[in-house]
Amino acid sequence: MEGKTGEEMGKTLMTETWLRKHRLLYVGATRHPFIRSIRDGNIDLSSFKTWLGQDYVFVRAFVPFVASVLSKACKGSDNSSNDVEVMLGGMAALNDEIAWFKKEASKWGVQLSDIVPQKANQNYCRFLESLMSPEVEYTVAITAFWAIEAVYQESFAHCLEDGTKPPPELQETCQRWGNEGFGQYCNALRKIADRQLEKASDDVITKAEVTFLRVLEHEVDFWNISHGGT
Ligand SMILES: Cc1ncc(CN)c(N)n1
Repeated sequence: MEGKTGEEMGKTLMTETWLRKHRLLYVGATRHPFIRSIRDGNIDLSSFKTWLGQDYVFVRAFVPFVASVLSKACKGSDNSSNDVEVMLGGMAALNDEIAWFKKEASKWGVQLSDIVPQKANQNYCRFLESLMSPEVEYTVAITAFWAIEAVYQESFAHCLEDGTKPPPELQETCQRWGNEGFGQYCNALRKIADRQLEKASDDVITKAEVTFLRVLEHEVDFWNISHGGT
């Protein structure tokens, strides 16, 4: 068994344990009424435009957060070169994502320079900032990173399943996060998080679990902005 990872030994990994334990909240974040309305084709397009503008603001705040996780990975010892490569791929994807938001905003007549971040968005961005502190362990930061990307991946992949009917003009949005490549990227982040969690102290594991839950709550609040929220 020496040198084998928990996964290779058939052990239940920490993210799996949490996904089971916090199933209701996870489903709340990945099957939100906003996502259901895209999936069922009855989305109000003004909600979509609100989401587009708000998410652009979020993604801009997400970039320095990802850079901070990357910097923590660079300081790590074992396996960190693989982690850095995974995250560099993520950075490249974010570069495309920002270009996509600009293109999409001009298509929908959304003026990105005029967007005022809503309360839930401000709170989420502040939470990201708090995770950028050097005091936040790499394990906690990578757990948050994985959860943030995984919620989008699972939400939009849900809109592409058989029998769904997202509006044709939103197909590209669903593909952006629901595609298989993005799914593989999320799995790579999840593997890193599980590897880190396997060797973490109980204290760090608890902090990472609380952070995972906060991400899910922020994601629900974020969807609420565009779908009946405050
Ligand atoms: C709120 C939110 N969460 C996650 C993602 C995926 N990068 C996003 N664009 N926006």
